[in-house]
Amino acid sequence: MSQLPPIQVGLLGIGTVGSGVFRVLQRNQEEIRRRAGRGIAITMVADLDTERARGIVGDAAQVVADARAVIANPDIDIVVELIGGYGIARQLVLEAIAAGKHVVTANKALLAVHGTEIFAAAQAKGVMVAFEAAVAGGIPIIKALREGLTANRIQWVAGIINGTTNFILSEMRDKGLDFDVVLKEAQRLGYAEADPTFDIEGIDAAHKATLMSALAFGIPVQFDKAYVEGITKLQAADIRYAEQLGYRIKLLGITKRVAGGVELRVHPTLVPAKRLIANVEGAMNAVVVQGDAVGTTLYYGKGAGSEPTASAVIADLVDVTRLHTADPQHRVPHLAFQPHAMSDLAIVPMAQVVTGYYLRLRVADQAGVLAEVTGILARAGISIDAVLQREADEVGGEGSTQTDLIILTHDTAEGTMDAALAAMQALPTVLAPIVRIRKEELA
Ligand SMILES: NC(=O)c1ccc[n+]([C@@H]2O[C@H](COP(=O)([O-])OP(=O)(O)OC[C@H]3O[C@@H](n4cnc5c(N)ncnc54)[C@H](O)[C@@H]3O)[C@@H](O)[C@H]2O)c1
Ligand SMILES: N[C@@H](CCO)C(=O)O
Ligand code: NA
Repeated sequence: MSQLPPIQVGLLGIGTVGSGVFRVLQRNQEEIRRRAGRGIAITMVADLDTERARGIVGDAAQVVADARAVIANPDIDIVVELIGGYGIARQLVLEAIAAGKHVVTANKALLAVHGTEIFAAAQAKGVMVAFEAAVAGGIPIIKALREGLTANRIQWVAGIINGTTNFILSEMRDKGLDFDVVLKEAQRLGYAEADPTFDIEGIDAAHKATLMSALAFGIPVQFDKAYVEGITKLQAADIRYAEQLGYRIKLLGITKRVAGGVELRVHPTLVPAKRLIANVEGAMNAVVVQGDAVGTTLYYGKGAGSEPTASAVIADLVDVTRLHTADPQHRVPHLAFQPHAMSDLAIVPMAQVVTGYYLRLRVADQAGVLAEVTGILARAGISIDAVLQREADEVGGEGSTQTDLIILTHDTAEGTMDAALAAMQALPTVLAPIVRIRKEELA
């Protein structure tokens, strides 16, 4: 074992994740030292709430309110950013890089939106920016995409990458709990983002999918091109009908190589109930990666929470410690592909995205309606996989004059489906906005 003194780390923000990092690093310090080749010591912590920070670190590290004091400390080699958001966090990360510090962050929002600027700055300065905790928390999915799967031409990546929404969908389905009640519980457990609309509107998942698209296909991070749809408009009836058809509804982040470029999208998705990923419950995350050589691989585990996320942050600290003295040219590239070898594959517009569909139409319970609807689909060249019609009584009570028509379609382009949906919506016998949920077989 080398006689190098511990590498010194400065922590910016010691909330849910930061406190986990501090705790796990203390608890497992000997094990971690044996792996890293030298000790890793948090010697300075910045948090606006210095009293709470001191309560966590005691005498083990210097606590300050001003994050810039950490960046200015010449003894610190690695800065860990665990504040969150793209405001002050962006400035601090860029300042840390400019000061020659390596950066470890869990901040997917920051990297998905400002990654191009941050990785270029790090490249120019010869420092590392590591972000395993930013996607699927404790699951080593960044490592898998960046290192474990480098032999492959990756075809697609699809994942449950937001614990809060998966927790909400699971609890609503299993316990019949209300959306708001479950969201509050996810916040209490420390899963939710500071602004939980990032979770429920699919934005957090889109940040993570954006990072995975860059790593899988060697393209720049392009969050602004992602299609984003959350779970707030999902209705309990659709979760139930999907089950009856052999599917589960999951909020998936999907990025896929297609003829015209790369798909990048987040939306509620029907997945066959028999797939492993369809059975991922609660706050758990899972990511499926399809590579041409390896086939399908699945990564499963805790995507949020204090210590699971800390596990990923500390793994990055070990990597950075090991590579700190290596020639920058021989380090693992930030986004898996060498910076001069990035691709300009375009993110394709949603109109060109091809998926199956689940449609639910609230219709008048009278003869000929089904024929009208299927006629529109047939004329658009959309082929039907399954049709389910609920009894009027089940939908509107005894004597109801309305019924639900549920249709599963085979693969069709979104633009074609949009036009057919508009035509169906215009029928006088269609009584409410049509529900449309995309479907992926993930085979
Ligand atoms: N909580 C999770 O499960 C989880 C999982 C993966 C990634 N993340 C990401 O990790 C980051 C941190 O999340 P968290 O849940 O620990 O947040 P948190 O709100 O619990 O902690 C943030 C901490 O930063 C401090 N802070 C705020 N502004 C500061 C400033 N200007 N200077 C110094 N300290 C400041 C706050 O006082 C707080 O202690 C975010 O980017 C989040 O998206 C969180
Ligand atoms: N809010 C995120 C935290 C982990 O990134 C989630 O619920 O998955
Ligand atoms: Na991870």
